[in-house]
Amino acid sequence: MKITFVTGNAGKLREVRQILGAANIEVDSQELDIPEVQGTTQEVAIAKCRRAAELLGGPCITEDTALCFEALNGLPGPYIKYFLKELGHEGLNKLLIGFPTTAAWALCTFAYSAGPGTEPILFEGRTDGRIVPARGDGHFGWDPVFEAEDTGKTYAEMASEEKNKISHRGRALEKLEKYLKSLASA
Ligand SMILES: O=c1nc[nH]c2c1ncn2[C@H]1C[C@H](O)[C@@H](COP(=O)(O)OP(=O)(O)OP(=O)(O)O)O1
Ligand SMILES: [Mg+2]
Repeated sequence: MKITFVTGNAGKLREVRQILGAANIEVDSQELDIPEVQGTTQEVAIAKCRRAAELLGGPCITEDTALCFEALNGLPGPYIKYFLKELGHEGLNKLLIGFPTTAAWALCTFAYSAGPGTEPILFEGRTDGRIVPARGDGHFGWDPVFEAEDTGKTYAEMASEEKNKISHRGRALEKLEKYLKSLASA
């Protein structure tokens, strides 16, 4: 089967292809510029997917990634893209100076729309960890500053198979994959 993933992020697309490809789901990509609303991770994900399906005129998936700091009650959350762009890896670490914890979690929200006018369905995956000074040579977003719980490694220090197995994205895709397979066999 085949699904269209609407994203402007090459790193996401690479990982989604690795993971869904292994499940025999072919991933087409479309780069559309879709405004992202403010709100909870769910509200952001639903609004983006609804708009993507309208622009595309057919079924599609979209994905939103949030990086949530415990000390900041879950912020930057869905706004991490702008924090990363303006502050960099070092700035994300500095944000937490003076707080008692560097605990953080990565949250991935896939949304599936069956087409224009249908309500998107969400699939979430979460990985706990903490914010650390950058380690590893990953070129993908905040990978170097997120140390995944119990691994002692940042995402950037992991091989892609290792990251995909425990990542927020891998966990969300397990659920999406099951759903897509149930659609195909219905
Ligand atoms: O596994 C990841 N490891 C490290 N960094 C990551 C990861 N996944 C997303 N990221 C970054 C990309 C962007 O700076 C922000 C999410 O923002 P987000 O709006 O979801 O992504 P985006 O705008 O780049 O692509 P899209 O066109 O799919 O919305 O976190
Ligand atoms: Mg985006």
